[in-house]
Amino acid sequence: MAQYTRVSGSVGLITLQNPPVNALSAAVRQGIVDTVKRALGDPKVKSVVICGQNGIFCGGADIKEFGTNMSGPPLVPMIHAIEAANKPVVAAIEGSALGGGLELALGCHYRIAHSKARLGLPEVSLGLLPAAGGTQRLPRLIGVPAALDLITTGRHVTAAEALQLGVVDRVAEHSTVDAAVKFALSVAAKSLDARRISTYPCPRPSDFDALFEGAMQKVRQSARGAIAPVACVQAVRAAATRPYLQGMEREKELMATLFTSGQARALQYCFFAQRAVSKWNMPNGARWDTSKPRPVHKAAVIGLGTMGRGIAVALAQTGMSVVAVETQEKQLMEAKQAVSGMLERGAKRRGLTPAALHKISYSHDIQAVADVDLVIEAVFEDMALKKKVFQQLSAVCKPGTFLCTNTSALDVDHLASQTRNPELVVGMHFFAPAHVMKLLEVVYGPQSSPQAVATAMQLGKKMGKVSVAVGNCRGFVGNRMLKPYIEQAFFLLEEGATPELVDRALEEFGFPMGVFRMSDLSGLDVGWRVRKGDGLVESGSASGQPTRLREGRRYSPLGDLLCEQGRFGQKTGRGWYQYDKPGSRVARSDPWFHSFLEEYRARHGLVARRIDHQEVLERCLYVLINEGFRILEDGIAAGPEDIDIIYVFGYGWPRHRGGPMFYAGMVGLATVLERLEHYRQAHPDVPYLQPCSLLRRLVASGSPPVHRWREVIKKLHSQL
Ligand SMILES: CCCCCCCCCCCCC[C@H](O)CC(=O)SCCNC(=O)CCNC(=O)[C@H](O)C(C)(C)COP(=O)(O)OP(=O)(O)OC[C@H]1O[C@@H](n2cnc3c(N)ncnc32)[C@H](O)[C@@H]1OP(=O)(O)O
Ligand SMILES: NC(=O)c1ccc[n+]([C@@H]2O[C@H](COP(=O)([O-])OP(=O)(O)OC[C@H]3O[C@@H](n4cnc5c(N)ncnc54)[C@H](O)[C@@H]3O)[C@@H](O)[C@H]2O)c1
Repeated sequence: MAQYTRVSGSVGLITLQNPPVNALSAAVRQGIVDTVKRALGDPKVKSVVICGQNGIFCGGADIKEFGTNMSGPPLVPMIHAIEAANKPVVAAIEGSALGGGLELALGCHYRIAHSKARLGLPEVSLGLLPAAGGTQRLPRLIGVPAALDLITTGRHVTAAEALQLGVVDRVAEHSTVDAAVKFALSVAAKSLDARRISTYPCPRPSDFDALFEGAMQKVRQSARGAIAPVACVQAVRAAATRPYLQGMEREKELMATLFTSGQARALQYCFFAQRAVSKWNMPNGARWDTSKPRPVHKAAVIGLGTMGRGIAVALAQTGMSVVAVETQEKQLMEAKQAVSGMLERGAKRRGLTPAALHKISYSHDIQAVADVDLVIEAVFEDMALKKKVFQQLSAVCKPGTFLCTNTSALDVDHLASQTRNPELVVGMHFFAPAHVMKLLEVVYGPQSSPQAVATAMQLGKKMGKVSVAVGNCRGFVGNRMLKPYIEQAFFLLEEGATPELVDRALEEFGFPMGVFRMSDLSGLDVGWRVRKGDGLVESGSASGQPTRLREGRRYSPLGDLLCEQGRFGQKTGRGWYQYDKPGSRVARSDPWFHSFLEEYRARHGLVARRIDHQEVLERCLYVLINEGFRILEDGIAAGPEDIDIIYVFGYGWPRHRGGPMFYAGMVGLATVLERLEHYRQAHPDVPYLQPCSLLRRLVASGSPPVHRWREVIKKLHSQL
């Protein structure tokens, strides 16, 4: 919808109306077509201003309409008609002008933006390209290098940067609409010949070939198999090499390929899934919209190791006061330096002074947290130690303080039971490095109050995290699913694969790192300690041959054997790979490991066979997905979106593949089921390969699309 009024006597004011972001739905497009016609046909109107309702210009095409029968006037001729108008049209940009919204503004003859506005062409992050003339007009307006940057990254720019680049003509400090109306009056009689961007020649940079080759190389390297960034470069190249109308044809052709690709579906699914997870609900009926968070003005972190330091930084960057407690003198000194460094670098990147530095106070003494609103414990992963810390916190903190743990896998309920007020306890599971990684799992137990969950979720948001509320179980969602994935990778080595082969398959799939490189990075000793705690580790050196079965289940002691040799990964310079020196990051194939693996296979009578990428992907990914279905069945995650967002933001799952559960739907649930059954037959001693009953049920009910799984899960739960 678009509202039309005449203001200041001769300015036709068109206001886009489609809350919350004035997306260009069919009705809005129709409204624009009708109101522009009316303004141009009204002899009293000498110029036109287009703005958006509620302080936002336009969030672009209506993504919800994609995939439906898209009716209504198409965007390209609509924008063309505005540009061709014989009366000046001014875009008054408040809030955001994104995607089709910015393309609409580029069709106007002038653009005035509020100083707080953000502009961009983020289509690439939805698996698309700006297909309403954006790839053809922007390079003509601001030049090829700047247009390539904005279109291939999808980044949003501030009004100040937009002015500097030449995207907008003016920046307004106060009412943008008033400024635009005033401006429209002043240009009413001016010629529009030089204001139609589509008529501009596209500036051809002198280093044309090198520029496009460089841009293509850059997107191919960073895209990890995503096709939209490549198409964006191709479309901008067309702007630089073809006349406008032919460029538009190329834009349309490339868009058609992207629009119907699975990648665009996956990325658009991620867009909505990311928003859906903020609308959390708990099995007891507590919900995001009925649970009020409590404000957190002062927070504490206990333990300033790897995680505590990053958490302290992320908390301080929100502007709140932080108390950081560490018992080891040396650790405390190192932490102070590390935290200051992180804050200084962060502020420098954003062109700010590190004000957050003064927000942190350090102490050896847990008594220092007496007056905080919320505590995040990040001491060693040791239940006895954490229990003691929670008992102390419960005694020291003022009444009502929320007590959170950053444990990776320990029982949050058990920790809650150590306190006087278990309803105030939740898990806040950050990912390393905690000030960088976007994911936060908020773990609730049966006793956690809705207010505690709401407060942790809100704090996560304030810290810039994508927070997902999940139930309590060993490893929560992310690490629980990782266990069978890593286990399969170990088994594949026993059967004939190498770390290089497994990692290549996973990296070609789109993970930034394969499982072995990742394991070397995070430290092999982490899993070793957990397996020791679970009583799974037998000393290999004593017998020379630790067994490969634990209580009837297949077990691979390969990781334990490496740890026994002090091979903990990057930090020791040796792991599944070798490194130039401890701490170095470049993984090189290790001949020692290859002969060790051959000897290991020989000792256990294992005959290596040829393993291809397909098998690596099927075994590692389908077993992880199967565990995802179990998590849904157990009610630990409320829906597939929660799992997918956890994997995309916390575990490097390629976003253009939508997350593991979405991917399962794309592959076909029946195929996933069939392959799991196949591998289960071949490996009857691997229980994780046993397809879970929710997967079977979904297949039996015709493999519904992912957005309908919740109904099946609900039915399943109601029958239990
Ligand atoms: C054979 C076939 C051939 C096919 C050829 C097809 C040709 C089709 C021609 C198309 C022409 C292309 C036009 C254009 O180039 C394409 C686009 O414009 S794509 C859209 C680009 N825009 C974006 O990516 C912006 C997305 N939105 C945001 O970034 C943010 O929402 C915001 C605008 C910055 C606001 O942020 P917040 O204030 O934080 O609010 P939320 O993010 O929580 O959003 C609130 C609410 O709004 C919903 N929403 C946001 N944007 C859109 C949108 N563009 N469409 C629909 N809905 C949108 C969002 O989902 C939230 O709702 P909720 O999910 O919570 O219900
Ligand atoms: N490292 C990761 O990648 C990662 C990721 C997510 C979660 N976690 C979890 O975060 C927690 C911390 O892990 P980490 O890797 O930061 O550990 P770490 O070993 O680097 O740091 C732990 C710190 O806690 C301190 N500490 C111990 N007892 C203390 C006490 N009573 N009071 C104050 N400080 C105390 C230690 O001196 C040490 O500095 C663990 O529960 C871990 O499972 C770790």
